[in-house]
Amino acid sequence: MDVMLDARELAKAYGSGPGALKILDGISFSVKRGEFVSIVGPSGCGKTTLLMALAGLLKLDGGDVSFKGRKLSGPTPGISVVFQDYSRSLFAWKSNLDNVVFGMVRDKVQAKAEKQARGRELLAAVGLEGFADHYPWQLSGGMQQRVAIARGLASQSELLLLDEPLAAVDAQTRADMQDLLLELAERFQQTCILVTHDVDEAVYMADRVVVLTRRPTRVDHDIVVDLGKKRDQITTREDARFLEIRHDVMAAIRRFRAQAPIAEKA
Ligand SMILES: Nc1ncnc2c1ncn2[C@@H]1O[C@H](COP(=O)(O)OP(=O)(O)OP(=O)(O)O)[C@@H](O)[C@H]1O
Repeated sequence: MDVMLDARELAKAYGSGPGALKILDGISFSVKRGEFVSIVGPSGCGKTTLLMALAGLLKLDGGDVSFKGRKLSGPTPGISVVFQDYSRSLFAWKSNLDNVVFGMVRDKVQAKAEKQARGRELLAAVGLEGFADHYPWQLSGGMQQRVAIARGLASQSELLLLDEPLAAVDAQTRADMQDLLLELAERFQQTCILVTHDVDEAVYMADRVVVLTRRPTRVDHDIVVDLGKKRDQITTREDARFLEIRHDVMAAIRRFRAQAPIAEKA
């Protein structure tokens, strides 16, 4: 597998001078084509900041992100982001289909009818076949997030960055959405990076889990989830190896929580 994304020594502080808040402190890891990588870490350590840096949406103070061997200098159509807050990321005045079609930024030359046909296909893929002409506000939270995921896939980006995409949905919907995301990642051969607070979800979804330290954050562990590609909500979660990996990730995060609170300033 070739390397799709390579982060080297990423550094970022918010603000400057003595009041600066140091967030990223030399983050390095890489993601291969076809991999599903979860990123976890203590609350507020800088996961979203890191994801924005990987998307080319944040100016770094140091280090480089390379996407397919090229240094990233801003957003690229090859990388798309699905945000946690779907209610704000979807356009209330556009139908679900138009929201999905909006994701096809790269395909400016594609005819409208073709885009709409693909949009309908993607809505069907996320189980919303009959809701193309409805508006996001007519759907439940979980359904709205599925529209946002369909839009993320619509751009046909090779790398999908997911920032806590399931945080706001109920537990049963969350499990269904995890399986849907895994199925879509496989079907569309999508390389994915998922930021999540949920250690079980991180392990269940991923080929690898990157555990971050507290802020200013670095990579603490990079753990291979050697459970095979096929996952099952019942048997995978009962697998001894799953429990072992979950234990290691949880122990690492709890270790940071047990330490004294860090100063807000760098
Ligand atoms: N634009 C900004 N300007 C100043 N400080 C910021 C900015 N964005 C985030 N921060 C601060 O940087 C720190 C890291 O935030 P970030 O959202 O990246 O962490 P996180 O790990 O995703 O958080 P959470 O666990 O709450 O989801 C927090 O203390 C946050 O308040």
